[in-house]
Amino acid sequence: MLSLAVMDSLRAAYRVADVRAAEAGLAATVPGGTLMARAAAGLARRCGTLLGESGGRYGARVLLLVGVGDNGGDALLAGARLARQGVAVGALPLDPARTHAAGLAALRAAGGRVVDAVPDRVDLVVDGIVGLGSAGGLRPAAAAAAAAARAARPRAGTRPVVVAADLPSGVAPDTGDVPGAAVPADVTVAFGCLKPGLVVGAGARCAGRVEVVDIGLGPWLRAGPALRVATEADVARWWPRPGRVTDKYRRGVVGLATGSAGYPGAAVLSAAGASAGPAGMLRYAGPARAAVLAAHPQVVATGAVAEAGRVQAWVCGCGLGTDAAAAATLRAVLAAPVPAVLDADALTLLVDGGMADLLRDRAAGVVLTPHDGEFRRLAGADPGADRVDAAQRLAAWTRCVVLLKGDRTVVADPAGETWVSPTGTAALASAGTGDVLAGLLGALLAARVPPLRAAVAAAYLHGRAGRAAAAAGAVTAPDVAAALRRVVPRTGEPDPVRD
Ligand SMILES: NC(=O)C1=CN([C@@H]2O[C@H](COP(=O)(O)OP(=O)(O)OC[C@H]3O[C@@H](n4cnc5c(N)ncnc54)[C@H](OP(=O)(O)O)[C@@H]3O)[C@@H](O)[C@H]2O)[C@@H](O)CC1
Ligand SMILES: Nc1ncnc2c1ncn2[C@@H]1O[C@H](COP(=O)(O)OP(=O)(O)O)[C@@H](O)[C@H]1O
Repeated sequence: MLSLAVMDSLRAAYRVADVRAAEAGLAATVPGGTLMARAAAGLARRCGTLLGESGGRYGARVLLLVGVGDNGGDALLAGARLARQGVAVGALPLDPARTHAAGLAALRAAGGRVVDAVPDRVDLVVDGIVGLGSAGGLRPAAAAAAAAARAARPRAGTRPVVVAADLPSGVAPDTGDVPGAAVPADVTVAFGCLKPGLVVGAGARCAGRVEVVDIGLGPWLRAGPALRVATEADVARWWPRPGRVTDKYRRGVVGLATGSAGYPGAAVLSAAGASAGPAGMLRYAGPARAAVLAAHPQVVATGAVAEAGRVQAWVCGCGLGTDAAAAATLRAVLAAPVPAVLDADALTLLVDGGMADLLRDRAAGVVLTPHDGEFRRLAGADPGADRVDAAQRLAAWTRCVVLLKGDRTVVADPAGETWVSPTGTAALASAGTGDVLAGLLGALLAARVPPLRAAVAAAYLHGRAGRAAAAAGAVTAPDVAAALRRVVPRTGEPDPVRD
């Protein structure tokens, strides 16, 4: 079993059509039934461990919720393995006449039973209702069976543990959309690779802990992944490490064109986020300089972008306002030949101020950081159910990197390379945390991290910081900034005494 936490090469998510093509290629090279057997073995292994952790396999009661396709077949074959290990396994077929025949025969031969209702006592539920073949919301009969199974009495705890085969039923595999009822899982055992629905949107919340079983699909996944899941190792690899001989300018100077007389806090928060990053120096340009200097005396502050001096990246928009002065600030930032983060009011100004076209001709990289409302303003429509596609389309159209904020923040570049951060937490849904994110992102750009990587790393660390801050109590944006300083990768400077 390859846990999502440790397995780097299986951190890419593939769409259904690509998974099915890979499966067809691999299936032609191995005896019939091999892939299902591998999938079922991985599923049974994981269920066995979970039962081991909650009172042991002997006497444990497992209920299989069995749909009409191969997903149900996987559940039945896994159930057969568990039955052979002394587990009492019952299978509830949702449409008995259309149940996977070989799976059913294997279960019966191993001593498993077919039941026509959810038993009173269930310790573990295997959700084999529907996987890759999912279309639309979970059907009412399936939803009712799943609800009854979740309400059964376990020997330990308050409800049975739920393990999804490949995907939680009710989740759209390609998008993570949950258009109706779904079966929330504690653990999802994904076969062969991740699917986008396990790592983005509402689907990610339904999937619980996701683990991938290697069934040999890897070499056959010839199309590029739909998206990649960022890891701690990615962020550590991308994080700049200053050489022994460096100075503040070589580490990079970040410019902050943020805040206004009305919203000085946004400038302070963007400076706090930038201070946690790898840049060597911060320059602030705008009307909130007194507030910025009071909180961050290390910042060099001026009143306007033109007076700020040289920087290697700009952050523009947080609390900037949308008046004529703000528009002039954005225009100055866009005219600078360095990468830029455009957030909040800068995004509104791009549309209302007719500046969106300037993005496409800009040579230096730009990262746009919209939440859903800002996305709607930029794209003319909501992101909708497919957040990956939404981010990719906006990135292609604007020729910018797009960081689409949310529970699982999605980052796409104009060429279509797409990542998701798995670290999101509702604790971040608090005013001003976006300003902290923009500042950190700007510092990474100033330190010459390429825009896509900078955006992925910033989103990842921002989520980690939100979680760390939440562990200590209620979370405000300054708490996220403070936690950020603790979760960023250490620079790995050798100890001069020992080395
Ligand atoms: N590809 C691979 O690499 C490997 C795949 N493997 C396994 O195969 C699985 C895919 O199997 P699959 O293709 O038979 O489809 P599957 O998900 O069982 O759905 C079947 C039927 O469910 C129904 N249904 C649809 N939507 C529904 C809804 N909302 N609510 C309720 N019911 C709904 C619909 O039937 P209908 O009633 O419309 O005729 C549909 O045809 C995959 O997830 C993995 O487990 C592994 O064993 C080996 C490697
Ligand atoms: N429900 C949620 N779960 C996880 N993260 C969230 C949620 N809501 C918002 N966030 C995160 O919180 C941050 C809020 O940013 P933003 O909306 O720009 O706030 P502000 O403008 O107040 O600074 C984003 O990074 C976003 O991804």
